[in-house]
Amino acid sequence: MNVNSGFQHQENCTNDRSFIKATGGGAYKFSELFKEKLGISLEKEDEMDCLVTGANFLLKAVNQEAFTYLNGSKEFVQIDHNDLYPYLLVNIGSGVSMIKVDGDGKFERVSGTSVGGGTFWGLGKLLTKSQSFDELLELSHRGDNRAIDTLVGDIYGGMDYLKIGLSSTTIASSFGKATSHNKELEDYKPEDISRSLLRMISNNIGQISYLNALRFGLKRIIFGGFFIRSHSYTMDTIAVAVHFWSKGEAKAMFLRHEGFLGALGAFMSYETHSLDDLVVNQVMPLPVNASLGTDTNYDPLEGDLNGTESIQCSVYRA
Ligand SMILES: Nc1ncnc2c1ncn2[C@@H]1O[C@H](COP(=O)(O)OP(=O)(O)O)[C@@H](O)[C@H]1O
Ligand SMILES: CC(C)(COP(=O)(O)O)[C@@H](O)C(=O)NCCC(=O)O
Repeated sequence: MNVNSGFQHQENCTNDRSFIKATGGGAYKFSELFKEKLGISLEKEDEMDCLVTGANFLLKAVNQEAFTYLNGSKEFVQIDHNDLYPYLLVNIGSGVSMIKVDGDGKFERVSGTSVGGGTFWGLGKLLTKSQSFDELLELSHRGDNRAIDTLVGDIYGGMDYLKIGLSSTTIASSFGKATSHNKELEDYKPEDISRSLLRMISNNIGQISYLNALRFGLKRIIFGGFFIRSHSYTMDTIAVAVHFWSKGEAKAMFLRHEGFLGALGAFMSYETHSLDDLVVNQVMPLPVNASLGTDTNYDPLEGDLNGTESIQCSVYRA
């Protein structure tokens, strides 16, 4: 359900009704249902507002919230609160929103793409018959996208095309090999399809994000949303795409609590919890494995995290 609710109920004594903050499309779509079944009124907060508020809060209040990820290695980014803005927030849910954030409550949604988490889950379900998102994701771990993607080497007889900076292993055409006349869907392994799909979508998001960062001269690109869920292969592909298209000038950053930015933002909108109150007075050193998720399979970060290391926050040299 697409209701990113805040965590608190407020009793309104005059008419004895409960209110709960909610954001996202579900706050509208399920408003009547909440009222009818639970007697709860949803107090709607704007989704983009909430995403930005949630991300800003995490970046300011949580120690070691953001990290870079490349070649399986995670490095925390020490962000100076006075040098946080501007940055590009890329939220990957069903679709993708790209938001230029200039401060608390100061932002512009500059771009987006409909090829997002819903595309991976939807197309993947049709093509692999996976019954759950986690099953589809798990398949991608074991797959080899080279069985389906056409690589530069497939086109150039095993050679690199170095003159334009393409190695033989670069994907020339996602799903290109599926054009083969003598093969049907059943001839491809579900794990290879899943891997190829994940790479295609993550690459595309990474590329569009980088182009938008370039468009506005933004030095940081921060990825959030429930699609990522700290899945190493997803992060790696996005990071590689940003690295590839920026020729190494930019690095993708990820958030440890990436899946609940909207809910956090809705929570922050309760008047009793001003962002400044929390941020200025309570910098919260959450344990590395802390998660806002309830999903039992949810592993906030796979692999080792070096909790003490930090690197420069400036990741893009314009
Ligand atoms: N367990 C899961 N079930 C369904 N989708 C999941 C799951 N884990 C991650 N996802 C991804 O999250 C996307 C939905 O993200 P979310 O932020 O909840 O979007 P929305 O705001 O549109 O509800 C799905 O399209 C899918 O790619
Ligand atoms: C409409 C949405 C903001 C809804 O957010 P979501 O529920 O997908 O997290 C999002 O799906 C989106 O930005 N879609 C991409 C639309 C576009 O710019 O092409």
